[in-house]
Amino acid sequence: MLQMTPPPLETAPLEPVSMTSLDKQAPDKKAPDTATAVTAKSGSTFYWPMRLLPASKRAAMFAIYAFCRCIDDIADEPGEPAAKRAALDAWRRDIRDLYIGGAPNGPLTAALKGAIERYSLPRAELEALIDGMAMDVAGEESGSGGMQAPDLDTLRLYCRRVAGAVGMLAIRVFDRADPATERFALALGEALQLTNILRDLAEDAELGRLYLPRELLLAAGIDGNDPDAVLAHPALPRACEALAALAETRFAEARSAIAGQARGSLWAATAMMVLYHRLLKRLRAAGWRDLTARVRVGRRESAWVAVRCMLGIPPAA
Ligand SMILES: CC(C)=CCC/C(C)=C/CC/C(C)=C/COP(=O)(O)OP(=O)(O)O
Repeated sequence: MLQMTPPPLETAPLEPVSMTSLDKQAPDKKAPDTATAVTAKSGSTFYWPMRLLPASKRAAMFAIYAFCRCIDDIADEPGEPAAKRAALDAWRRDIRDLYIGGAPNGPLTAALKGAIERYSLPRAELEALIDGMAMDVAGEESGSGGMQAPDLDTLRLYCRRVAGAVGMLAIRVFDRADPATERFALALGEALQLTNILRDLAEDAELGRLYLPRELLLAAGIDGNDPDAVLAHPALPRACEALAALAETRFAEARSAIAGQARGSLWAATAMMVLYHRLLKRLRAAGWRDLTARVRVGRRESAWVAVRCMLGIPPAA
């Protein structure tokens, strides 16, 4: 087996970035561009697979990622639901304008425009992302925190929008949009989002959210949708295991959709798959008892997995 040392992590200090005013910042030639700064500052598990891509693909993925962060923050940060919906609608207008030839209104929309034009990104997928974030806002006026024990179909729709759409955009950046790669992108998007949901149960409960689907809760003997009550229920591990099993199924579907065909820049998607599959395995091993325990994939590990995948020697999940 080839032995390698993980690459040094990027340590250059980055200026804090205000997520709500991204597109109002004046350009600064010395600072990293906005999409790069947002992505680097995020500490994302997926930073290194994106960072190691060739420059134009990296720029496109950073633009997509920064857009996701921006609309996600609109849904997550404190604020009135009506104001959040208005902010998401403003993004809908910005996206529409980019597709009908309008000028970008700031650095992030400029980065998105570059990615859209270079990789023919479908407008419907960018709009699907906004629709997905809006699902986190809907219902807040009635005192609920948006998603609370949705039915399985609603959860899958949510995953399709907030993660499947990223996959459908990413495969175009990776120059692969054939049906098998689309199946891969959708299965992987769902696998990643379900894993993310299982890791962030406690954090989401603080926002009044509970993404565990009603059917799996009921099958485990949990009847209710109050996040704190459900997370304290003794049968919670059964529901989590059932959702983890569903995530495993999606990982397996993703792997088989591109078996032997992970050519070109699709290595970056393979790295994302390995990283989050490792995370899922660690969550299952931890056993869903202490939801505040930090189960994660570190940045060094993320860089190492990304380098291995880039070199065509992906490590085991
Ligand atoms: C073909 C292809 C590339 C498919 C995958 C699509 C994809 C990357 C979907 C994103 C799903 C997800 C859980 C994002 C969380 O990112 P985060 O940065 O918040 O994650 P973190 O909290 O673990 O850092």
